[in-house]
Amino acid sequence: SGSSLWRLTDLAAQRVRIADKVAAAKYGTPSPIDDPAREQQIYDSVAARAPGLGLDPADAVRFFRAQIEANKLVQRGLYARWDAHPSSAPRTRPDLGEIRPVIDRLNTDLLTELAATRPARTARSCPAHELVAAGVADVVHHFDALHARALTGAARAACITR
Ligand SMILES: C=C(O[C@@H]1C=C(C(=O)O)C=C[C@H]1O)C(=O)O
Repeated sequence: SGSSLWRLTDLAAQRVRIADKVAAAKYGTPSPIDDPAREQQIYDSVAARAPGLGLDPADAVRFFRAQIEANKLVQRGLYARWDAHPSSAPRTRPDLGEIRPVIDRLNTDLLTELAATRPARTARSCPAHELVAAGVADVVHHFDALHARALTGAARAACITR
Protein backbone atom coordinates (compact mmCIF):
# COMPACT_ATOMS: atom_id res chain seq x y z
CA SER A 1 0.00 0.00 0.00
CA GLY A 2 2.85 2.41 0.75
CA SER A 3 1.75 5.99 1.12
CA SER A 4 -0.81 5.87 -1.69
CA LEU A 5 -4.38 6.74 -0.81
CA TRP A 6 -5.94 3.93 -2.87
CA ARG A 7 -6.39 1.49 -0.03
CA LEU A 8 -7.62 4.15 2.38
CA THR A 9 -10.15 5.23 -0.25
CA ASP A 10 -11.27 1.68 -0.92
CA LEU A 11 -11.80 1.06 2.80
CA ALA A 12 -13.83 4.28 2.99
CA ALA A 13 -15.85 3.03 0.00
CA GLN A 14 -16.52 -0.28 1.76
CA ARG A 15 -17.71 1.69 4.78
CA VAL A 16 -20.06 3.74 2.56
CA ARG A 17 -21.35 0.57 0.91
CA ILE A 18 -22.15 -1.14 4.21
CA ALA A 19 -24.56 1.73 4.97
CA ASP A 20 -27.01 -0.10 2.67
CA LYS A 21 -27.07 -3.02 5.09
CA VAL A 22 -27.31 -0.73 8.12
CA ALA A 23 -30.26 1.12 6.55
CA ALA A 24 -31.96 -2.19 5.69
CA ALA A 25 -31.46 -3.34 9.29
CA LYS A 26 -33.13 -0.22 10.71
CA TYR A 27 -35.77 0.67 8.12
CA GLY A 28 -39.28 0.10 9.49
CA THR A 29 -37.95 -0.48 13.02
CA PRO A 30 -37.80 1.90 16.01
CA SER A 31 -33.97 2.09 15.69
CA PRO A 32 -33.08 5.58 14.42
CA ILE A 33 -30.43 6.25 11.78
CA ASP A 34 -28.46 8.31 14.30
CA ASP A 35 -27.05 6.40 17.28
CA PRO A 36 -25.00 8.96 19.25
CA ALA A 37 -23.92 6.42 21.89
CA ARG A 38 -22.48 4.07 19.26
CA GLU A 39 -20.77 7.02 17.55
CA GLN A 40 -19.21 8.13 20.85
CA GLN A 41 -17.89 4.60 21.40
CA ILE A 42 -16.18 4.77 18.03
CA TYR A 43 -14.67 8.22 18.70
CA ASP A 44 -13.42 7.12 22.14
CA SER A 45 -11.86 3.98 20.69
CA VAL A 46 -10.24 5.90 17.83
CA ALA A 47 -8.87 8.60 20.16
CA ALA A 48 -7.47 5.95 22.51
CA ARG A 49 -5.69 4.01 19.74
CA ALA A 50 -4.42 7.01 17.74
CA PRO A 51 -1.27 7.89 19.76
CA GLY A 52 0.02 4.32 19.57
CA LEU A 53 -0.11 4.64 15.77
CA GLY A 54 1.57 8.04 15.73
CA LEU A 55 -1.70 9.81 14.93
CA ASP A 56 -3.07 12.98 16.47
CA PRO A 57 -6.28 11.88 18.27
CA ALA A 58 -8.22 14.99 17.20
CA ASP A 59 -7.16 14.46 13.58
CA ALA A 60 -8.19 10.80 13.67
CA VAL A 61 -11.55 11.64 15.28
CA ARG A 62 -12.19 14.34 12.66
CA PHE A 63 -11.60 11.75 9.92
CA PHE A 64 -14.02 9.29 11.52
CA ARG A 65 -16.63 11.99 11.99
CA ALA A 66 -16.60 12.36 8.20
CA GLN A 67 -16.85 8.56 7.70
CA ILE A 68 -19.89 8.43 9.98
CA GLU A 69 -21.51 11.45 8.30
CA ALA A 70 -21.01 9.72 4.94
CA ASN A 71 -22.64 6.56 6.27
CA LYS A 72 -25.66 8.48 7.57
CA LEU A 73 -25.96 10.45 4.33
CA VAL A 74 -26.41 7.15 2.50
CA GLN A 75 -28.87 5.81 5.08
CA ARG A 76 -31.01 8.97 4.80
CA GLY A 77 -30.88 8.87 1.02
CA LEU A 78 -31.98 5.24 0.96
CA TYR A 79 -34.82 5.90 3.41
CA ALA A 80 -36.07 8.70 1.13
CA ARG A 81 -35.86 6.37 -1.87
CA TRP A 82 -37.64 3.52 -0.09
CA ASP A 83 -40.36 5.85 1.25
CA ALA A 84 -40.95 7.22 -2.25
CA HIS A 85 -40.82 3.81 -3.95
CA PRO A 86 -41.89 1.15 -1.44
CA SER A 87 -41.37 -1.59 -4.01
CA SER A 88 -37.64 -0.80 -3.92
CA ALA A 89 -37.44 -1.25 -0.12
CA PRO A 90 -35.50 -4.26 1.15
CA ARG A 91 -37.55 -7.39 1.77
CA THR A 92 -35.21 -8.90 4.30
CA ARG A 93 -33.88 -7.23 7.44
CA PRO A 94 -30.24 -7.93 8.27
CA ASP A 95 -29.20 -8.05 11.93
CA LEU A 96 -27.40 -4.85 12.98
CA GLY A 97 -25.55 -6.94 15.56
CA GLU A 98 -23.86 -8.80 12.73
CA ILE A 99 -23.04 -5.68 10.73
CA ARG A 100 -21.37 -3.65 13.46
CA PRO A 101 -18.44 -6.07 13.93
CA VAL A 102 -17.72 -5.67 10.22
CA ILE A 103 -17.76 -1.88 10.66
CA ASP A 104 -15.44 -2.26 13.67
CA ARG A 105 -13.02 -4.18 11.48
CA LEU A 106 -13.19 -1.49 8.79
CA ASN A 107 -12.57 1.16 11.46
CA THR A 108 -9.43 -0.66 12.60
CA ASP A 109 -8.18 -1.05 9.03
CA LEU A 110 -8.94 2.62 8.29
CA LEU A 111 -7.00 3.68 11.39
CA THR A 112 -3.99 1.58 10.35
CA GLU A 113 -4.15 3.00 6.84
CA LEU A 114 -4.48 6.57 8.16
CA ALA A 115 -1.17 6.08 9.94
CA ALA A 116 0.46 4.52 6.86
CA THR A 117 -0.58 7.37 4.55
CA ARG A 118 0.59 10.35 6.57
CA PRO A 119 2.93 11.67 3.83
CA ALA A 120 0.20 11.62 1.16
CA ARG A 121 -2.30 13.12 3.59
CA THR A 122 -0.09 16.10 4.38
CA ALA A 123 0.96 16.70 0.75
CA ARG A 124 -0.34 19.82 -0.94
CA SER A 125 -1.62 17.55 -3.71
CA CYS A 126 -3.85 15.63 -1.27
CA PRO A 127 -7.11 17.36 -2.25
CA ALA A 128 -6.61 16.05 -5.81
CA HIS A 129 -7.22 12.67 -4.23
CA GLU A 130 -10.92 13.39 -4.62
CA LEU A 131 -10.36 12.23 -8.18
CA VAL A 132 -9.07 8.91 -6.88
CA ALA A 133 -12.21 8.66 -4.77
CA ALA A 134 -14.39 9.35 -7.80
CA GLY A 135 -12.54 6.65 -9.73
CA VAL A 136 -12.84 4.11 -6.93
CA ALA A 137 -16.55 4.92 -6.58
CA ASP A 138 -17.19 4.52 -10.28
CA VAL A 139 -14.85 1.82 -11.56
CA VAL A 140 -14.42 -0.41 -8.51
CA HIS A 141 -17.70 -0.02 -6.67
CA HIS A 142 -20.12 1.11 -9.41
CA PHE A 143 -21.61 3.61 -6.99
CA ASP A 144 -24.68 5.64 -7.82
CA ALA A 145 -24.69 9.43 -7.25
CA LEU A 146 -25.76 9.11 -3.60
CA HIS A 147 -22.92 6.76 -2.66
CA ALA A 148 -20.37 8.63 -4.77
CA ARG A 149 -21.25 11.91 -3.07
CA ALA A 150 -20.88 10.24 0.34
CA LEU A 151 -17.48 8.82 -0.59
CA THR A 152 -16.24 12.17 -1.88
CA GLY A 153 -16.95 13.79 1.49
CA ALA A 154 -15.40 10.88 3.35
CA ALA A 155 -12.27 10.92 1.17
CA ARG A 156 -11.79 14.68 1.40
CA ALA A 157 -11.47 14.32 5.19
CA ALA A 158 -8.29 12.27 4.75
CA CYS A 159 -6.25 15.36 3.90
CA ILE A 160 -4.48 17.18 6.70
CA THR A 161 -4.78 20.84 5.80
CA ARG A 162 -3.43 22.38 9.01
C1 LIG B 1 -23.82 2.64 11.03
C2 LIG B 1 -24.72 2.99 11.96
O1 LIG B 1 -25.53 4.14 11.86
C3 LIG B 1 -25.01 5.42 12.24
C4 LIG B 1 -23.65 5.56 11.69
C5 LIG B 1 -22.58 5.08 12.42
C6 LIG B 1 -21.27 4.76 11.73
O2 LIG B 1 -21.10 5.17 10.58
O3 LIG B 1 -20.41 4.09 12.35
C7 LIG B 1 -22.71 4.82 13.81
C8 LIG B 1 -23.90 5.03 14.45
C9 LIG B 1 -25.09 5.58 13.75
O4 LIG B 1 -25.19 6.96 14.10
C10 LIG B 1 -24.96 2.14 13.14
O5 LIG B 1 -25.93 2.41 13.86
O6 LIG B 1 -24.16 1.22 13.38
